[in-house]
Amino acid sequence: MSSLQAVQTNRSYLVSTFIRGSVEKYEYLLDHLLSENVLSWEDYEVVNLVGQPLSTLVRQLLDIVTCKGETACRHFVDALHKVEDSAEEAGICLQPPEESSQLSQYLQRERPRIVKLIHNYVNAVLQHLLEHRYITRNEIEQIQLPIFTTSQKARRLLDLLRVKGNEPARCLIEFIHNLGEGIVEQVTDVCLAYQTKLKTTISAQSKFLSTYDGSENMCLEDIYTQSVLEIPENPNNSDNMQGSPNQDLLSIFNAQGLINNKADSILILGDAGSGKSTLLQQIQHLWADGQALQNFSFIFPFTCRRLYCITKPLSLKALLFEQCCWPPDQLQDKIFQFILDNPRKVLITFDGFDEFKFAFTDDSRHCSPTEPTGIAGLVFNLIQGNLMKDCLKVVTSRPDVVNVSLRKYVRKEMHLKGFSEEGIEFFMRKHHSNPDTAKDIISLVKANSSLHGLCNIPVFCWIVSKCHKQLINCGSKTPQTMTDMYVLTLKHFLHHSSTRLKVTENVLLEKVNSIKHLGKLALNGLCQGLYVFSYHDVAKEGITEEDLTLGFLVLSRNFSDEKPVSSQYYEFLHITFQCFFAALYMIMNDDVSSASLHQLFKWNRKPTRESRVKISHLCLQPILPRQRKSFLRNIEIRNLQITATFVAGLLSNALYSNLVDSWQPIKLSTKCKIIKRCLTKGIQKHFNSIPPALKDEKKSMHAMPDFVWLIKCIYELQDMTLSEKAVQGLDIDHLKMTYCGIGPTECTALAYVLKHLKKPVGMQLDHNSIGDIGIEQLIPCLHKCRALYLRDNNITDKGLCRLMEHVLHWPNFQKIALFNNRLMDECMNSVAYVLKHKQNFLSLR
Ligand SMILES: Nc1ncnc2c1ncn2[C@@H]1O[C@H](COP(=O)(O)OP(=O)(O)OP(=O)(O)O)[C@@H](O)[C@H]1O
Repeated sequence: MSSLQAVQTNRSYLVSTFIRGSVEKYEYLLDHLLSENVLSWEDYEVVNLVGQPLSTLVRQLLDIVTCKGETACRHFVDALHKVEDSAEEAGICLQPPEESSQLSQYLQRERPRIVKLIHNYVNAVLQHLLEHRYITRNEIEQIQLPIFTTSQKARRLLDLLRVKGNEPARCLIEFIHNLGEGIVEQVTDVCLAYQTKLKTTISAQSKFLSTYDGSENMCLEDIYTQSVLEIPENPNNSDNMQGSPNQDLLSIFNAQGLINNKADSILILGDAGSGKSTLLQQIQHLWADGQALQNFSFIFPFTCRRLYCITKPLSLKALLFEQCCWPPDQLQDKIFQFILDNPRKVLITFDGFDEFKFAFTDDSRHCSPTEPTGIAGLVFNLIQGNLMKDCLKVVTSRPDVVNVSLRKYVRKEMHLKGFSEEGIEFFMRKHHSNPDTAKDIISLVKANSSLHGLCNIPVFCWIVSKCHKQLINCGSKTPQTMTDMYVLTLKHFLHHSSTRLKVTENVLLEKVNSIKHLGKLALNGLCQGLYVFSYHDVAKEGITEEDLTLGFLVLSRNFSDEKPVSSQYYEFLHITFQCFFAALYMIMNDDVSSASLHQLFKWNRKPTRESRVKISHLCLQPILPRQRKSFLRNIEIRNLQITATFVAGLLSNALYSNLVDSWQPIKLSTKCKIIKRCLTKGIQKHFNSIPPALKDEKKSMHAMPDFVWLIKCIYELQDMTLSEKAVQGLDIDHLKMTYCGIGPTECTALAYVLKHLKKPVGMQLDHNSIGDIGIEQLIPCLHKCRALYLRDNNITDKGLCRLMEHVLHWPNFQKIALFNNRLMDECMNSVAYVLKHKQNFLSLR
């Protein structure tokens, strides 16, 4: 029987089969007939008329095909088989003709496949064509009418492109190609709508930095400055034994420096204020604005400060949707399934792991994405990859909370080291639209060595930039210490909050009550591991509206959203400000006992990670003086150290008299004595731990990071006699300070103290982040050096040339080691000059 006869004899069967079947099947048949040129476009319009019953359309189709004769009927029968053959795959690999004049025809020829390929991505295709101006918004609206199914939308798009010619066809073919190559995201339209919502949410959240909220309207985009990001030296690194400085933000995601390619968690470590949160914010911003990282379909950002407060058990699904962005109820399952099926397309970020005060453990396994469990278990299993294996997680933290068990799951580790010299200038120029102001601040910073050292830490750079007017007015008395800077900021904020006050008036006295209220809240919070305060807690501590307007307590972006005032949560502008206010409170209040001060400087304490406080129970107890000693034991070690550094700094000569004038605390001089004694004792304890030298070996001391912290406290005190006394008992030949987290700020303090060393030593400073600015800071003490080891310190030609200028004048200086820095040819002349002219120089490595 011929095909024509077959179609004619089976006409009623065919009609009833199609009527019982779906419209989709019928339209898919039409796609095949169009692609085989069985139907012309005029025919197609007749058999695809919107609003006609399917039975009528099928009959008209059969009439047309049979009228066209045997060949048409044969194609028709073939097409019927193809429609029935559900196994037919819409392979994503298209092979378009090279001749561009045939691309439009090619779309028609491949119509059935293309419809299948794009029907889940119509939104994305339309956006792509819109961006390339091949389609208008009006046309998109017509295609996107809600009466059409996704396949019908795809067909309507192809119908439209047919009349638009070959270039739009090329654009579509390119899109499909990129889809196949993974260059554009394979996100279905259901997920695309959710992605858009998530992007909008994240874009709004990441637009402003918390330190700029309220007072300034400065977008992250306008101020973001690239920080120094390093891959540390690690013998387990596949390709990077030596470490690698100055990585750009996107390098976080590349394969360089992998420690364990089976793990999914990338660890970014940095000190307080080094810019960890800002870095994550920038990642989120770039993604949400479509500027980078588009290989991720979804980014789920979490702050550990917020996660730590979740007390009820929750599932992975609830974590992602409830805590980040809620999808429409009916689509939840589909979207979640997409997330589970495509873990590589998802990025999860955990900011501030140090604030997630559960000690990391891999004891309990939780693999079910839908079963609820405690927040610690959920986060730990995500990091281990028991949940969402292959999904990248970026975890930021201050350095010392990372334990050995966690390290097993680290894919890559990077260290954030603050701003480079160029970074500081770049930041100042971005912060100040007036180029003259920026220039003045840059000159001021460059002219003041300690200020320059401090500015390497972004949060200090922000302070300098913000308080530049005061700084410029300081004249020769520019701030030397970190505490000076915070006092300057305090005065700046106090002056700005009150238009009544003249710059000359004693603003500290005027606002003494506000400072007390904030200080009490800050200290209470630190003692209980609290960084977020409910409106009631704030009110309970006696904080008034006026205190709030000072701007140190800001609405917590993690908790507040658009809630009424009584449900708002507050946090300090930055954790360092909380520490600063706690220190102020300890200094200005006479009820703070000597025992508490001893506790503050007890330098060999182990970090504590217990004492969990839930946000729901966030109720600050007034701390009685006699309790405070034990309360201080609960302060997170890093915060305790920062607070102690401020306490020492507030007792420096310059600030001491200022505080006495303003607040007249009776016990200040006693406190000062106690602190000086604590510091000298602490240093001596370090010295006492030095083992006696072995026969024929040099006597050597290996300093721990706490030693550097004590030195920093001594520097903050700005007491030359104390610093002399601190090292007078140090009888060693070699001082080893490797891996002590020494940056430019620490270099300033080291130089202040070590210049009093009695005899020349070998100073080993390998594996820190000294950089060119740090070299500058160290110069005042380097004449005490016999040998200087600076391996792996991110030093460039500029820094080394500066050092070499001085070396000739230091009679004791004989050796230097410089492996693994960023040295090129430019420093060679200076080095050669030293080698030629310094007769007693022994070794250059
Ligand atoms: N890359 C940057 N560009 C511009 N400003 C920055 C940058 N990094 C940090 N800052 C400034 O420093 C402030 C503190 O930075 P951030 O909160 O990111 O530090 P952090 O390392 O997360 O600190 P902590 O560990 O204490 O939470 C920011 O609010 C911003 O003002």
